[in-house]
Amino acid sequence: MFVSDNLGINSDGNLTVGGVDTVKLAEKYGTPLYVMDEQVIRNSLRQFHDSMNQYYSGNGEVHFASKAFSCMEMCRIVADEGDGLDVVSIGELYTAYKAGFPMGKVGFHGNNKTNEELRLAIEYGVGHIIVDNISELHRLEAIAAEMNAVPHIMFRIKPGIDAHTHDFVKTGQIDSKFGFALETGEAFEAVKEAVNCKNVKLYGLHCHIGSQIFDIAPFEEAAKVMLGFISEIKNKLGFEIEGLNLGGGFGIKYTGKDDPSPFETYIKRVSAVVKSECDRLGIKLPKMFIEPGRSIAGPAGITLYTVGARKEIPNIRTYVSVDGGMADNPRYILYGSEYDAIVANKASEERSEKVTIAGKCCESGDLIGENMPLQHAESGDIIAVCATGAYNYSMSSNYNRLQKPAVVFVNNGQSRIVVKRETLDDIIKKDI
Ligand SMILES: Cc1ncc(COP(=O)(O)O)c(C=O)c1O
Ligand SMILES: N[C@@H](CCCC[NH3+])C(=O)O
Repeated sequence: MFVSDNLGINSDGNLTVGGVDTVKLAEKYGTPLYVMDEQVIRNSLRQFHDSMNQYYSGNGEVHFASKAFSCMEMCRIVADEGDGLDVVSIGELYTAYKAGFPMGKVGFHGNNKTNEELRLAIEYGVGHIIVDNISELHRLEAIAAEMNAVPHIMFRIKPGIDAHTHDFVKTGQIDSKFGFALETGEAFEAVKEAVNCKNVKLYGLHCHIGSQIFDIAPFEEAAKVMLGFISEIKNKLGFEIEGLNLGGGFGIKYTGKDDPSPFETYIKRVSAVVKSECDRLGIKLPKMFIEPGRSIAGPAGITLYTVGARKEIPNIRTYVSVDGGMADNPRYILYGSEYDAIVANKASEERSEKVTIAGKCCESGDLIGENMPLQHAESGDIIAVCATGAYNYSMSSNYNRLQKPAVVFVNNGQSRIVVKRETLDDIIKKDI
C-alpha cells in the first residue's frame, strides 16, 4: 500500500512512521518537517555490510555517501554501525570530524577540491583522498610534502559506462566532469606518475557510474573495466592496486513504478564478477568499497507538510499548496522526480483525487509533483511525502528566505530532534 515498509496506519486512521503517529509529530515539531526512521537507516547499512561479509569474504567496507544526508547524528549512527563515510566538501568533512567519526574510515571526494580542503583532510587523517585530476595530484603532493605526510589516495576513473538514469546524475561516461578518462590514456599516465610520488601512496581506484540505477549489469560492467585496468597497471608497471571503490548509485522505490533489486543481489552479483575477473586476470582480490547514499537515507525519510490553499481549476488541475516546496525538496524542479504522497490524517481513506502538490515559493515550477493520487486534501490537513530521506535536507536552501525545517529521528516509538528548525534570527544572522 505504501512505498516504504516502515509506514503504517494506526487506530486513529493516521499515518505512522516507524510506529510513531505522523500527525502527532507535526503537532509536536511543526511543519515542514523531515522525519527519518533510524531503524531503516541501520537496517540498510546492515544489509550492505552483511552481504559484503557473506559474498566478499568480509574484505570490504561500506561508506555511506553523506551528500545524500549529512548531519552529526547521521555520522554517529554510521559510526555505530561500524561503517565508513564518503564526504565531498569541507562542510561534510567537518561535520564528520565534529561528530567524532573515525576519520580513517572517511573517503574524501570532489572534482575541484581547494587547498584548504586538502590540508584539512590530511590534518584530520582521512583514510583516502579520492584524487579527481592531475592538477589535484600535484597540489596534494606539494601540500603533503609541506605537512610531512603521505596520504593514501585513490584515483577516480571514468570507466566509460553509460548508465540508464537521468542525464544530470550520470557520472561514469567519458563526457563527465568527474575523474580521469580511461580511453584516452589519461588515467594510465596519472597512475604512472603517482606510483613514483613520495608524498602520496596510491592505494586504490574508484569509479561511480551514476545514481538511481536499477539495472545491476552496468555495475558488473564497471567492475570488469576497473579490474582490467588494475591488471594493466600490474602488467605494465609491476604495481599492485590494493583497493577498488565501486561507488554508489543503487536505485530506490519512490513510487509503485520503481522496482529495485534487494541490495544483497547487487553485492552478490558484483562480488561474483570481481572474484571471477581477478581469477581470470591473475590479480589479487582488492579490498572492495561501496558508497551507497540514496539507498541508505532515501527510504528512511518522509517530509510532513501542512496544507494551505486548495485551488481547483476546472478541466485543468487542482493545486494543493503546502508550507514547503522546492526549498526543502528541489528534486522535482531539478529532475522531474516523482514521489508518493499521503494525507497523513486521512491515511485510511481512498486516494480519490489526482492533484498537483505545489510549494510556497515564488516560482511556477515549485512543485512536489503532478498527477499525484491523493486523499481529498483541505486546508489544515497534513501531507506526508515519502522516500525523501536522500537529497532533500542535504539539498535544501533558504530560497525566499524560508527557514530550513527541523529533522526528527524516530526509533522504537520515540522521536527526537537531531537538527533544529531554523529561526528567523538564523535567517538574518550573517547579514551585516
Ligand atoms: C562519488 C560518489 N559516490 C557515491 C554517491 C552516492 O550515490 P547514491 O546516492 O546514488 O548511492 C555519489 C552520488 O551520486 C557519488 O558521486
Ligand atoms: N542529487 C541527486 C543525486 C546526485 C548524486 C550525487 N552525485 C538526486 O537527488 O538525485
